[in-house]
Amino acid sequence: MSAENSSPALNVEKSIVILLDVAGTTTSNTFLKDTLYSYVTKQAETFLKESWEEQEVKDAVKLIKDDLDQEAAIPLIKELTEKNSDNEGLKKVQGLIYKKGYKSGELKAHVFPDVAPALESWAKSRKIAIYSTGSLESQQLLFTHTTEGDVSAHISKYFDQSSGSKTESASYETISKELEVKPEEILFITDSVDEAKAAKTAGFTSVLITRDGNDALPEEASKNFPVISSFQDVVFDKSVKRKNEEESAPTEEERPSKIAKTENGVEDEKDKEEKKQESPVKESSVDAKVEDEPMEVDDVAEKEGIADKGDVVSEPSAKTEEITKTEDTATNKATEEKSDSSQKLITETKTEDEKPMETDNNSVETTTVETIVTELPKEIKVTEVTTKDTEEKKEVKNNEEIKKIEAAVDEKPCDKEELKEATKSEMNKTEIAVTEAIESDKTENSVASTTLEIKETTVEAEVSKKETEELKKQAEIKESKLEEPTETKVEKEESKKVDEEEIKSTENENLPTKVEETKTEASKVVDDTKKEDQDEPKIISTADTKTADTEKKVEVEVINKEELQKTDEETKAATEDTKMVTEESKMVTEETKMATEESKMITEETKMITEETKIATEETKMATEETKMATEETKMATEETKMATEETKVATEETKMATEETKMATEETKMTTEETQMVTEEIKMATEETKTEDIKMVTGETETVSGETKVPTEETKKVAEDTKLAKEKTNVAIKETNVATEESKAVIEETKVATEKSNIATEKPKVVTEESKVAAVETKVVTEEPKVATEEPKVATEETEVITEATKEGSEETKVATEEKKSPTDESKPETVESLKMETEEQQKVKPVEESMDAEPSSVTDTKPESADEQKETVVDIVDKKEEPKVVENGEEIKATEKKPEEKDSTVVEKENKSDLANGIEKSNGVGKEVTNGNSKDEKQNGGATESTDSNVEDIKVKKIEEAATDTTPVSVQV
Ligand SMILES: CSCCC(=O)C(=O)COP(=O)(O)O
Repeated sequence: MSAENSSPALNVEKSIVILLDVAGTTTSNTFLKDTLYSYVTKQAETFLKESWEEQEVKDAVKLIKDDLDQEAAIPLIKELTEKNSDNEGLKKVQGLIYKKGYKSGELKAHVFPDVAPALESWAKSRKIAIYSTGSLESQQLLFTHTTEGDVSAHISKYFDQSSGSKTESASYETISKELEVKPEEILFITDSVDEAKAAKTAGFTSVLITRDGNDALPEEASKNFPVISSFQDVVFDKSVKRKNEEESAPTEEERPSKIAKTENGVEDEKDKEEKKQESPVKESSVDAKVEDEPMEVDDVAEKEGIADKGDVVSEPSAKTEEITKTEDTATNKATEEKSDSSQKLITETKTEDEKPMETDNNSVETTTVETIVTELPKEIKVTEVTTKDTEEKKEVKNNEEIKKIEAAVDEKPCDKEELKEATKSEMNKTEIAVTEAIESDKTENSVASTTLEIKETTVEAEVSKKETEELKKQAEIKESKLEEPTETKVEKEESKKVDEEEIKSTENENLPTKVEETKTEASKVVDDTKKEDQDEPKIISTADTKTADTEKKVEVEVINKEELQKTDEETKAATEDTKMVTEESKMVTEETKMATEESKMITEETKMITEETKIATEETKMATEETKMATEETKMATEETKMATEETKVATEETKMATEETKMATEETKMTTEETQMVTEEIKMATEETKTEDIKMVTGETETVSGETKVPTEETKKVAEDTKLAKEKTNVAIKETNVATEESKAVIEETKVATEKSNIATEKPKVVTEESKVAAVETKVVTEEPKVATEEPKVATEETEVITEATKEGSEETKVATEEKKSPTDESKPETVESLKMETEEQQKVKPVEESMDAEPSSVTDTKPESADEQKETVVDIVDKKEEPKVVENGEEIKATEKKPEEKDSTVVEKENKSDLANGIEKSNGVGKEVTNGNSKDEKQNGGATESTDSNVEDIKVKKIEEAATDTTPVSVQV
């Protein structure tokens, strides 16, 4: 061993297990990257498309990522492979893809040149195990298909990431426990410093290796770990090998050759090598130290796996898989569910698995049996001790037989060693045949275990048969020695040999496959022996006629016969044993079947539960999402409700303002109307009070009364002027009224718009409320499952409902308020119209001027100036000042706006008077228009259109006043 400079010394002697990393240790990284991974990227698509429905593929893909569909899986697998990901699922998929490549010969795994020889050498005294991120299947495939041949025979166990991460010390502790070997007795060789550290932390002896193509190791690495560059650097001192092994057990090279010679006479090295590879366990040595610290190695399971060159073996999950396969080859796709019963089954099967290996060794020599018995779990020990007893019994029996024969046939003593060898060889041959049959039948561990039990008994039967044959042979040899010439003897021997070989080969073909056949064979042996026994006396009777030598022969024959009888009995007993064992085996098989069925059911149930859990999880996720969405919707609805409430508020404010404006406009209109009325009234009064003469004067008419010509005075003219002005003022007032009416209209429009807005604003919350309600219902339904999540949306929903209700109420109130506000606005116009109508009606009540003249209203009476001049003055004052209409009350001027309610009455009276006057004027005017009727007609024609009617009424009124003021036509006065 050569460690690099300044590296710690490498002491490997205490190591009984060598644990090896793969990439960068046994195999080049370049091979992995350029060949394996590249193969995966090329084959991924085809492979996944072809094998997507296979359970192991599904399981592996699922392990990469849950719910991965084919389209997504293909690029992901490629990508992860290119990234050299250690994803466990990926490694499993890769393993499945490699399988195809290795099987077809497309792939051949690289191992560094020193690997195969080192493995072979180490395996003689140590156990070798592999620990890689690659899946168990990948590992097995790799070591089975290397450029150096199949080196998997030297490897006892494989570990993958199911034992944990390679950079975590806990994983190494797990491996140590799995191997049942102390950590300090495990040597770990790797190229990774992190892995070396983790293993060292767990107590392993870690060794770093440098390889071509690897990254250089960090400098401090060599200070902490021994560094090697080849497996040749690790050499074990042979002296640590177990004494027993050195003393009695044949070496690796010796044993198979001996078997070969015994069995076939000639067996080439190739066959020998094949056998070695097929049954590596049989050949692996067990170190003395292993006795102290039992090491559990799943040898048979591995052997089966190796035989199948693709089945994953070793980890509990893989074992479960194996068991499932065993019991149901039709549905032999494994499950990795780790149920309790599966675990139990694993233990049972494992126990059974371990037996054959040890039994094989036991059959080779008793000392080995003892050693192994100490290593085995209790349950196995019972079986093993029984086996050992049987073996010892057989040995003793053999020796006795041999001694007896030796004594009887002193000319040619039986070769004890040869007999032993023959027995051994027979058993080995049977075992190989059984193993082959197991492999060919694709029977798995548990069946193998039961079959191996059968095998044991078969071997016993075989031994018995062999003994019988041997004895027979001895007797024949002796007989022929005595009777026949050498030539005949040789011929007979040869012919017998040929026969035996034929039988053997037939037996070897048939033995392992059927228990019943084994039984038959055993019975056949007994029958044959009996037959021969019956034949024997014939020979003896022939001998009777011969010489004294013949008598001696007869004695020998008798002895032989007795011996043969004994053997016969033993054979019978063995056959009985065989039967019993067969029955037991059947029962065990049945039990195993049942257990497997249970395991299957549990697995199915577990799967279903897992599926259900998944679905439930998905549902919960969806429900949570829906709840979230509903909550969001509720939030939004609440926001919208808030906004709508705000809008409603604004609309309400606007409505209020509009209403206020309308009110004001109405007030203005009223006032203007009243002013107009007052002015009109005043004019009327003034006109009334003006004498006909005065009117004439006012109109500037000259008249000759009683021969006296009267010319209108300046004063009269002025009155006329003033009247004109009053008329204009009235016009202005009317225009103002019109403007006010227009404004009122506009306000009404605004109010309408505001009302519309308000309506819309009221509708919006309603819609939102509906939405909220729907959302709330959805939320309720959706949130049934996640109860906790339901509480919030419920509260939110209820709040929303409350808010919505409040909003509704608010909206209703707003509506009502809007309606309320609307009505005065609408009424403002009718009010004006009504008043005007009233006026019109009043106007229609045509009263004779005389009557109206006679009737002097009290108010008018009160305000009536005492003289015509005073009256005129009053009118002039009003017109001149062009101010707010004034009412003169008891000589005091009061602003129209300041008028008291009682004053209104007087105004009304004045109005009536004015109407009377106007009517009187019109009536008296023969050429005057039918104003009243016309007005009435207009109203009808307009369909009651208030605005036009209003203005018409006003116009008519103004015209009347104008006419009254300006018309100097005597006609009017004459009336
Ligand atoms: C062992 S077969 C495939 C190898 C593989 O995929 C891998 O990643 C090996 O890495 P490690 O260093 O963990 O053996």
